[in-house]
Amino acid sequence: MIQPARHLTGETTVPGDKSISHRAVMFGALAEGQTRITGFLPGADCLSTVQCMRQLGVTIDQLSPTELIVHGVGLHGLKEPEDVLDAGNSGTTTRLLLGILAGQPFHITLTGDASIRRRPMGRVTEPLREMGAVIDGRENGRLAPLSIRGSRLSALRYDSPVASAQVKSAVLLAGLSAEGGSAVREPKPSRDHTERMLLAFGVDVRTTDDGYITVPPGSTLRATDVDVPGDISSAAFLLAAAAILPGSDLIIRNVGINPTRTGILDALREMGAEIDLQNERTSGGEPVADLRVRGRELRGITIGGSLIPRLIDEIPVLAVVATQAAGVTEIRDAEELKVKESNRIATTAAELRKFGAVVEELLDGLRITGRTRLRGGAEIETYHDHRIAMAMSVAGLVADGATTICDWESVDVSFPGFGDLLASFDKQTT
Ligand SMILES: O=C(O)C1=C[C@@H](OP(=O)(O)O)[C@@H](O)[C@H](O)C1
Ligand SMILES: C=C(OP(=O)(O)O)C(=O)O
Repeated sequence: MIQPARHLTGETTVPGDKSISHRAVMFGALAEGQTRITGFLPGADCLSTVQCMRQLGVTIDQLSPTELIVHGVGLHGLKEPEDVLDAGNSGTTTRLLLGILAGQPFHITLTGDASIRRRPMGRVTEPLREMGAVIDGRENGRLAPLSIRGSRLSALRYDSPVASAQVKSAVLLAGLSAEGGSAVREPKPSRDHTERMLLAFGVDVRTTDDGYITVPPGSTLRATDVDVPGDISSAAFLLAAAAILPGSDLIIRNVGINPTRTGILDALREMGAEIDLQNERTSGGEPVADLRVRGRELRGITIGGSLIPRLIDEIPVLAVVATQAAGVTEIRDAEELKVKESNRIATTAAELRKFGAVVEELLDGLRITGRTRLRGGAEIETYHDHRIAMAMSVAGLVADGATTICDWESVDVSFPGFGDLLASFDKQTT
């Protein structure tokens, strides 16, 4: 149950970055030596990655919820698992593992929950098959469960039709064990954590003048410690809440501000929110800062193009902010939302309408007309999608009565403790 709040004040932190946590475990496993991970996100998705890597023969000591030691086995040290690998709800686990396993000399079957079994895997299995991977699965390898009989891979120069870090990463990771150098180019830049972290592990990743990201074959990953910054995608819910609650003044410490991820800061600022970066620094090849956000009058904006991959996971909560901005907000070029944990164009629109918001579904996005006073009493369906659960909780903070969120547990996928954090703000503000 979410109660309305007056404003958010004070200081907080958010859990570790999900994308970086997954990669730290996977790359640590493939490295020579021990990788110590601090600031790890103990969310369900990253724990699925830990479980899969353990089944592949990697020893991972969990010293605390956020601190792990990964005992690397090297690029050729993984073992055939005794059972099916289960990626749970995690697209990142599924697609990056496919890239890693395509060139391993054994058989695996990989599956996930009902959402994962609906999400498109052909975008990864097709380029991997071009490299020589032997993959089968439902609908001819387009849907999980998928099985891979690892094989010798040849190099690929791949022009991805989608701006997807998961596709890019899968090809680059397969490229590590291919014969010859592989390269990937994407239509718009997606998050580059794989490139940055491979470099930190000693792999000579480069970007060519014509935009291909390349990895040399036969590279050795050398273990290195990874301190995971806070996840800007999780911070986004707090930034959005503070932006729409006038009088808010909130500092979120230690948040990753990799430029491929900061689209939400650009969009909120363009809407009129005041966001300052403090203590900017670099940690493990990733830029980090403290974010200070203050609530202000907001106006509608139009977004699309290359901004979209830079805020793709933040669009549901951006739509909530748009209900509190004067005028029309239009989000275009965001078809990718349809293939996330839920169809986020449809689910965001359906749930926001329960608050009385004025939302139109577009083929490639959403049109929201504000400013609307949101109604209390909504009973929110989350479709087992963590981002929908949290975005609608933010809407609940500005509604004029209590909001019920069904299937609250889904928030544990990326932001364990979100409910307690919101409740702690409520106490400060009433
Ligand atoms: O590589 C990653 O860590 C991710 C990439 C994005 O997905 P796509 O690659 O499908 O765009 C994003 O939505 C997801 O939350 C995490
Ligand atoms: C889309 C997401 O993650 P994944 O693709 O890893 O399931 C997300 O966290 O919003």
